[in-house]
Amino acid sequence: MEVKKRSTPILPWMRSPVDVNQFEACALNLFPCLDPRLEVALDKMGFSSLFPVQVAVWQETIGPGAFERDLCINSPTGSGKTLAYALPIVQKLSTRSVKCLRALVVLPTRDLALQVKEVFAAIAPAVGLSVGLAVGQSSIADEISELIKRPKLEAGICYDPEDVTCELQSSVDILVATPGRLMDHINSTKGFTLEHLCYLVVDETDRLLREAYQSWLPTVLQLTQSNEESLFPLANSFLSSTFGSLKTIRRCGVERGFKGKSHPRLVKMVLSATLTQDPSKLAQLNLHHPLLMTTGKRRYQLPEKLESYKLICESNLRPLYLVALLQELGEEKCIVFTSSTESTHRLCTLLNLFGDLGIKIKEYSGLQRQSRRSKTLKSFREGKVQVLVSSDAMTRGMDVQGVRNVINYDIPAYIKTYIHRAGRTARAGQAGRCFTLLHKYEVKRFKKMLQKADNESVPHYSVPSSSIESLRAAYNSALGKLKETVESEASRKRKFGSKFLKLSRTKPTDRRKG
Ligand SMILES: Nc1ncnc2c1ncn2[C@@H]1O[C@H](COP(=O)(O)OP(=O)(O)OP(=O)(O)O)[C@@H](O)[C@H]1O
Repeated sequence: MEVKKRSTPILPWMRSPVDVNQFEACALNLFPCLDPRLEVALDKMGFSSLFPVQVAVWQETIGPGAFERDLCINSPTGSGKTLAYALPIVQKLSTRSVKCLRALVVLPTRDLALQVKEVFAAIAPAVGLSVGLAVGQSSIADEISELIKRPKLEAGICYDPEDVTCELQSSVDILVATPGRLMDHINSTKGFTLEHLCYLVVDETDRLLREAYQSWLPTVLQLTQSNEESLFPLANSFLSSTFGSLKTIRRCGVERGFKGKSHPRLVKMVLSATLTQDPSKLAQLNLHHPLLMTTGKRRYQLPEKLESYKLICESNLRPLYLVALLQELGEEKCIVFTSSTESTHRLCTLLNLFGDLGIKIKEYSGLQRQSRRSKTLKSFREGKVQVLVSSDAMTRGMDVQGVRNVINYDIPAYIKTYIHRAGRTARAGQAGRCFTLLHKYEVKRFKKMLQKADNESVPHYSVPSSSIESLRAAYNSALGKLKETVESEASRKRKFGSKFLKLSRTKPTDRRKG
């Protein structure tokens, strides 16, 4: 007997969303209430108008909505969600003269955080605001010196660092962070406080809510509410048992630095192209009178100018079809997605053993060190690399100009994954194509999955059989070389592993010293 899956009930406030499709792009010079300094900054970024989601969010923040409700923004990949929250936050903060941390943006990965920081850094300085980054890209000491201002030492006076805590000040107004590094600063950085926080942005919300990441969310919510309105008694006891005594307890009522004004409510903005509707997940955010902003009637929406294709082939011939397709696409920037870090490595190695394809192909995956990944991403952005073979590390949020094609080498398991992968192309109103390689037995599942995004008729894409035949010899030779490469990598790993093991067994003290 078939067991029917129970659908999750939709929260009442989600039933009457604001439809972003009702808004039109607006020319920069006609944009209402925009600070002229920000207009200049946007112009310098090469933006002449603001996208519909940016206009819609502006309406709810700087416009008549006046930031009175927390916003849940569900809008397609590449529609400009980053600027949609960055612009109103920066404009709103520009009227304050006291420097303290007032906006926190949390993202799930370092590369995404770096990208978002760049957007803030392009507009915030125009109105005298500074932006910090807490992602673990540099040492914690370097990060602290960027984020916290120490008092000027007077000649001849020696300060005990324990005594100057109250003199420490934030150097930044806006902080872009990943959860891990954020927690490090909350737990250990003297002078780091969230007590003045006015805006909390949770970008890629569904991904961030999926994992606890050291309970960053209950911690931030706890630290940003006044002592009197302790809505989370359980969280309180959890926090004190987990972290011991936290140093940054938000005060209620009159705030230091705000000249007797009571502290404003913490405004939350949560965003994704595939925003969760799960009430228990959304409850974690403790949203205030939330407003859903979404695009169209469908829950999932693909970018308007995205063309999807399916390419059917035998499983064992997939590399051949992939190479034939890549050759057809020529030098167009392209991301090839696989289902795991291991197959990313294997596929990229195989492609590079194919002989000279005239295309520079690199790997980008969670198996690699961050520095290596950043270097590869830079080359890809600069066009020195045309094809990235990637695990799902690249799936969400990454914005690389000029990516014309996405190829699903492995069929994604969920529609959400398809949406985020495909969304690396066809961004900012540009055209793009997403090809999915399928075995004939996978066609039905693929069709069913895409129906969830209203994309039922995905046309076939075929590569000429002559191209496949002409690649066969090179393929067989590459397969042989792949075997050798994999074996030599494995033996290198074993050697390195046993050496490391020996070292760790015989010289524990030396290692500690080193
Ligand atoms: N008003 C604008 N005019 C021109 N380009 C813009 C504008 N706003 C944003 N963009 C560009 O659009 C691209 C996509 O923006 P962004 O990364 O914010 O999309 P997103 O909606 O967050 O996508 P994702 O869901 O994949 O994270 C970026 O390259 C950005 O520079």
